[in-house]
Amino acid sequence: MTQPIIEAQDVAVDLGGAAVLRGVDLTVSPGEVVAVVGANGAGKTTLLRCLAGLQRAEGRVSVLGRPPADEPGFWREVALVGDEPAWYPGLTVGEHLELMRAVHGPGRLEVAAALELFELGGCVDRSPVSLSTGQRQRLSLAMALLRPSRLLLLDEPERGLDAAFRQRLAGLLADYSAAGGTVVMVTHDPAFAQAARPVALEAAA
Ligand SMILES: Nc1ncnc2c1ncn2[C@@H]1O[C@H](COP(=O)(O)OP(=O)(O)OP(=O)(O)O)[C@@H](O)[C@H]1O
Repeated sequence: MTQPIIEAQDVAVDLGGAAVLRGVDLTVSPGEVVAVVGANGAGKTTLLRCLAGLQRAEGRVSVLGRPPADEPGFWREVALVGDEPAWYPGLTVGEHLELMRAVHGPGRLEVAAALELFELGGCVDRSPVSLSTGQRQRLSLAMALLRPSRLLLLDEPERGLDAAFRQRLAGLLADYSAAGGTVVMVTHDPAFAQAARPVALEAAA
């Protein structure tokens, strides 16, 4: 039997003195695309942060066969698009992509292909902070998909994207999974959830 990429059992998290996650179980096999769905405040982002090793949790969490940890070896295999991307001051859009390529080595896409696919060619020499919300989201996604990874963790990847680009992204995620990659995303977009295996999360309290 194939080893799961993610195994979470009886996960519990308290934040600010309140129960945010209780008794959460999640098993994800290699190549799956999973959409974590649920109401605002249900704890979806918190669960994603647990899987990324950014939030301590009670219970058992195993990602790629080990407890997730915010350390370089983990991030070599896991690409995260969260809700607060950090831009490098003084670097252009193109240089952000070049940096990913230089640090992580050749991945699924070359820089020129990523610029075209994510429709960022017109802003290659601009600073990310000068971009629109949707353009910045496309850059975040391009940086994540450019580099090699086995697991993509996405927090509301649809944020700011127009309908046409959402559709393209759904195709890119399907391609990533067809090539053996695994995707876990938090989403409020019914189309993304439908195209994935939906996992519903309910508020703990
Ligand atoms: N740092 C924090 N301190 C205290 N409470 C927090 C903290 N971060 C999140 N929470 C609370 O934890 C709960 C779950 O938050 P979380 O962001 O995981 O929900 P979500 O399901 O992703 O919501 P949304 O759909 O609105 O993005 C919320 O009630 C939130 O107020």
